[in-house]
Amino acid sequence: MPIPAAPKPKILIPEKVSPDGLALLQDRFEVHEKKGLSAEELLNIIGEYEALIVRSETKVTAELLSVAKKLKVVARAGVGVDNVDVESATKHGIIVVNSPSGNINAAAEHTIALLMAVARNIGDAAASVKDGKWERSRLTGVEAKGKTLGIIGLGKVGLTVARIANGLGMRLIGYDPYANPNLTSAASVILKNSLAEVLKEADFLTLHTPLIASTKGMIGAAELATMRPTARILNVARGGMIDETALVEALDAGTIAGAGIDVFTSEPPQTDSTAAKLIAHPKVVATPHLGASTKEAQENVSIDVCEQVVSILSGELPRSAVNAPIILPEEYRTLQPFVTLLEKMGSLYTQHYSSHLTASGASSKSFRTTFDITYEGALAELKTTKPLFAALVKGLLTPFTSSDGLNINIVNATLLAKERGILINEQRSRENVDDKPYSSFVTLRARASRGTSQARTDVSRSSSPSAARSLKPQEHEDQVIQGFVSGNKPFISRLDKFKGEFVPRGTLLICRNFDSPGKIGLVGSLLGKAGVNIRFMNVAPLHEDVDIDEGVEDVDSSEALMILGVDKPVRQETVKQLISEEGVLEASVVTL
Ligand SMILES: NC(=O)C1=CN([C@@H]2O[C@H](COP(=O)(O)OP(=O)(O)OC[C@H]3O[C@@H](n4cnc5c(N)ncnc54)[C@H](O)[C@@H]3O)[C@@H](O)[C@H]2O)C=CC1
Ligand SMILES: O=C(O)C(=O)COP(=O)(O)O
Repeated sequence: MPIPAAPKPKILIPEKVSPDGLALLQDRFEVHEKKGLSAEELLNIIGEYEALIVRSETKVTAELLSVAKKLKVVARAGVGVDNVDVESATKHGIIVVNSPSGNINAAAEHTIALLMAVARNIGDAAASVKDGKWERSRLTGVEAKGKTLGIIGLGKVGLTVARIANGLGMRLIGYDPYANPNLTSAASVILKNSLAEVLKEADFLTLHTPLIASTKGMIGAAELATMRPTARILNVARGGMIDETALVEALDAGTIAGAGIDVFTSEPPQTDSTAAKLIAHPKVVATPHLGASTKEAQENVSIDVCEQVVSILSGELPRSAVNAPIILPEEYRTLQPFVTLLEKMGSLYTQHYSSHLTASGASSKSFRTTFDITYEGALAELKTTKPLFAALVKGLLTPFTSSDGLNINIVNATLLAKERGILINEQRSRENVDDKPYSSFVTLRARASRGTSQARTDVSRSSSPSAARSLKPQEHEDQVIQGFVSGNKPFISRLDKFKGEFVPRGTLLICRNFDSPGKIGLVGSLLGKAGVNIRFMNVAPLHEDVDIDEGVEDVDSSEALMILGVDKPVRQETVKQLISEEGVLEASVVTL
């Protein structure tokens, strides 16, 4: 009978997002574009979806996220994430990504469009001439050239505005406590020490900060009162940063000459609200949040976030996560295969040490919670190892938690490890690895805690006298997994006391045995009877460091580890049968 195809993960898009990015999703995912959903309708259906792609209209609240049990990613097809409860997403392990630069040019050009429209009364003039009037002297404007433009927030949009305005011959001043002085001076902006200094000099004032606690209401009645009566204000950032009531009053009183506003405290504004009064004001040119609404910007942001959704749903790192460690693109390329390696090492550790059966037939419980992770070679030079750390935690915890559906990812892994009492010390070794066949490698060492009760079980039924010797409780020994990356592919190079290279992928049967003739045939025939095909096999001898490093005196030098890649899960009875065979000491099945 043909095996039914696994259902495709579902993606919900409740707003208009450009089809250019969506084309990347259609084949692999079930994409539902549902515009105009009410908050309640969204709450009712969000539980089915693994990804949610929004713009600025959808409110991604704590309540919504708490019922979004399958959700892995909220993708904001734009810059501002003030409509997403990022803190709540982090708690739930949901990654929030955005497109940090896809629409900045559009936003900057729109700012300049509003600046010109306000300077030359374009809105008023267009309405007047359509109305059949010809009011040339009433509609006389001012020039931008030679005027002072005050820019609050010198990030991506603010600096782009500066560059264009410089071309218009404007004098540029700005305030941003975190501005990069090299970038601002390259854009000809004179940095001021306070908002107040900018306000009193500006002929045009433009805001380009995010809406956060410190910028909410930053331009109120008091600030407007310090500005020139001929000054004009532009806001293409976020409503809420300007007190709308105070602005209407200043325009009415003639203490501010005009305003170009694209964003409002509530969108769309309620009839009779202050925002509606602002829109209707004759000295205001208003647009309905059009800053990012160009064909080009919408293509950019759509492709940007859809690519990231594909990455996340495929278990890879996104480029621009808002609530995860920030990685530079070149670091990202270096880190990605190691992220996979670390996750595999963690998962191998948990599955191998928590599930292996010993020759006594009992499942041993030697899983530990204190680890040292050592990065050697080029990896030791990395600026950040945060994604590697998080990937290890994910690998360690996922085998324990996947059944209850807990979503572990780079966002919440650290917190979850702490909650579960897992302690990981990160170390960098600067030792020369020139003699090694690879430039970086990683060692995971679960430290032995003396006096622990988590000993491996004795052999009571082992038929070999030396088995009893080698299966003495090993709580005094460290458990070690070592790995490296070659050709972008992760490899394990050491497991416990044994060295042997294998690819940590698929289902593996790991079997410790005496290195005596016939073992390979024995395992092969048992698996064959169980209908399991062997894909590859690797025999790992004892690692050369064992005696020296770990003070292991009792190991039988004829022990070896067999690692078999198999085509399907091996049943527990088969594993039990295997360890009851003479000379087979221990076996575990892991799926990586
Ligand atoms: N209307 C629209 O359609 C669009 C609006 N936007 C909005 O534009 C804003 C800016 O976006 P980007 O330039 O990409 O962000 P960005 O993060 O590159 O720059 C923001 C800058 O504001 C500065 N800042 C923060 N607090 C400040 C304060 N209290 N005083 C002065 N400066 C402060 C930061 O240091 C940073 O340099 C965001 O709010 C974004 O949502 C962006 C694109 C389109
Ligand atoms: O990117 C931003 O911050 C914007 O404000 C753009 O909003 P929009 O995607 O056009 O609803």
